[in-house]
Amino acid sequence: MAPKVLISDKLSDAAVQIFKDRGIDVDFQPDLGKDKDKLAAVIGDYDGLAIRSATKVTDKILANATNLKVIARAGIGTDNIDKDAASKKGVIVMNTPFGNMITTAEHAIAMMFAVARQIPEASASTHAGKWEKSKFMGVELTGKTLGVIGAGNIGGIVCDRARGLKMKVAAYDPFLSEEKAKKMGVEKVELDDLLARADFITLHVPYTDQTANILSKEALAKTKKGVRIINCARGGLVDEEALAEALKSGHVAGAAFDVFKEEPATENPLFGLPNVVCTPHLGAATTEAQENVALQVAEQMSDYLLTGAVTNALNMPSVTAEEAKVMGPWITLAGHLGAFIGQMTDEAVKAINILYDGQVSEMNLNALNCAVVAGIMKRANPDVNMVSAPVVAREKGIQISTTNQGKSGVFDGYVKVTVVTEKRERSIAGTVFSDGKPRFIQIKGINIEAEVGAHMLYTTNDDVPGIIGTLGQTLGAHDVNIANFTLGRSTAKGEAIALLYIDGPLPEKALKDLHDTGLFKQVKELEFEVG
Ligand SMILES: NC(=O)c1ccc[n+]([C@@H]2O[C@H](COP(=O)([O-])OP(=O)(O)OC[C@H]3O[C@@H](n4cnc5c(N)ncnc54)[C@H](O)[C@@H]3O)[C@@H](O)[C@H]2O)c1
Ligand SMILES: O=C(O)[C@H](O)COP(=O)(O)O
Repeated sequence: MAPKVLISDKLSDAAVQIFKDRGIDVDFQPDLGKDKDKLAAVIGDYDGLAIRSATKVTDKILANATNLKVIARAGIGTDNIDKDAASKKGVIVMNTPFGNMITTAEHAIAMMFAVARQIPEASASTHAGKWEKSKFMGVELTGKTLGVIGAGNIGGIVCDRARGLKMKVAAYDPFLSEEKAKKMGVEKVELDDLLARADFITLHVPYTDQTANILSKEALAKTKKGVRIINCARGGLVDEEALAEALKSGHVAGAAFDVFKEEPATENPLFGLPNVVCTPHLGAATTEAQENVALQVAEQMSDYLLTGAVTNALNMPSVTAEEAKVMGPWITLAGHLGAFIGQMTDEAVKAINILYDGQVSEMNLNALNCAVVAGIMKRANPDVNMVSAPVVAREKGIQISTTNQGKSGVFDGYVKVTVVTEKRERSIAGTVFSDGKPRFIQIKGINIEAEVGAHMLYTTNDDVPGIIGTLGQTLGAHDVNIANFTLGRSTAKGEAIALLYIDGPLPEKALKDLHDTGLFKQVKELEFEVG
């Protein structure tokens, strides 16, 4: 059945066409996102949800999203998505980090000009036939200092355009290196320095715990008298009440805001104040940007739903379509290795160590790690997948470490997983043969070569005669057919293992009969998700 996608915000028609062309069922309901009850009622039908900023994807919506695999934001900010809840549920969250960056940077520059020359008020006055030529005295931008808070994709473009306007640019961004700042032709400064020196301040940071209220009452008090402040990033970065006071007192000469603490904003402390320019979250509102983000979202979602390729995800490592093809069998193997150990382990896991050898060590290890961890966690929580597994592991305090090494043995590459618990360490290794099928190649240091089946039986015993006969006879007596029988032993330890691929589940009585022979140290039925 074709995957089903819901578009619950206003998105260019181009997205709808792409979904159709790629064979995806698409429901375009651009106003649904504003009605959270209706959205919650229908979300269970969909594999994908495409949104902008109007749809709020809360934990309540996610609780009903029983089939949802991907949420894609046609734009940059994902603060309208409960990403923790999505990750825990195993839903990938994607955005389109580059599609509207130029457009938004241009809006910030336009807002800076508008507030420097009071263009909106002058325009309204002229429309009213007042011709107030002496009322609207402005300031030049040339030679002025622009303080940029957040010099990422949009902030970086703003810096570039401001330099073109012959402004001096000072940037505050703890994650900006001196080298990059030099290349951009901007001065990297501390926040207090920026506040003290800037004639214009523009914000381009995401809304996080660290950036919330970054221009607080105290920070505003440190700004230069006559400063003008532009916010085209996110509401809540600036204390709107304190800014309104600073505007009224004349300390701040003007403000240009595209984003507000409460949106849609129908009331705000800044509304109605002189020399405050406001737009209704129009930063990304150009035909070019909307076309870009719509196309990207539809392609990214279709790729993921149809091929497993992951692009621009915030809670999952990227995997290209090519990688998805090459890595597919290795991801399956990684899941099986995890599932084997997960089913063998009854006590709390403390650490997971994963060794990548040979060809596989050059692949996208993040994605493989997620598959191993998901395989292990599934035993305790069947809903865990590659997206949610690392979150669940982190919550449980499980340490995950990886080692990669060049080809060291007879296989072109292999993966070995070791799980450490309070009581013991357990390990299993596997590889992918040239037929694209995963094989288990080592269990607790004992070499074997076992195909993976949906139903398997694992036994350990002293290395003595009679085991194969007992296994064959007991399973035969319970009408269980053996598809594949693999043995291995450690002569040093006098220990042997058997891994049997059987045609169906093992009756409880068969397990009991095997136990009752007294020949086996361990008898464990295992299940694997095989395609
Ligand atoms: N108004 C609009 O319509 C509109 C459109 C697009 C994007 N946005 C918003 O613009 C903002 C920036 O987007 P972007 O694409 O440039 O993001 P980005 O991730 O490329 O850049 C953000 C920058 O902020 C920096 N940063 C993070 N924490 C910081 C902190 N505590 N102090 C200082 N700097 C910090 C990061 O190092 C990064 O360089 C986002 O909030 C986004 O949602 C708004
Ligand atoms: O983060 C973004 O991309 C902007 O805030 C744009 O939001 P919008 O797509 O809802 O206009």
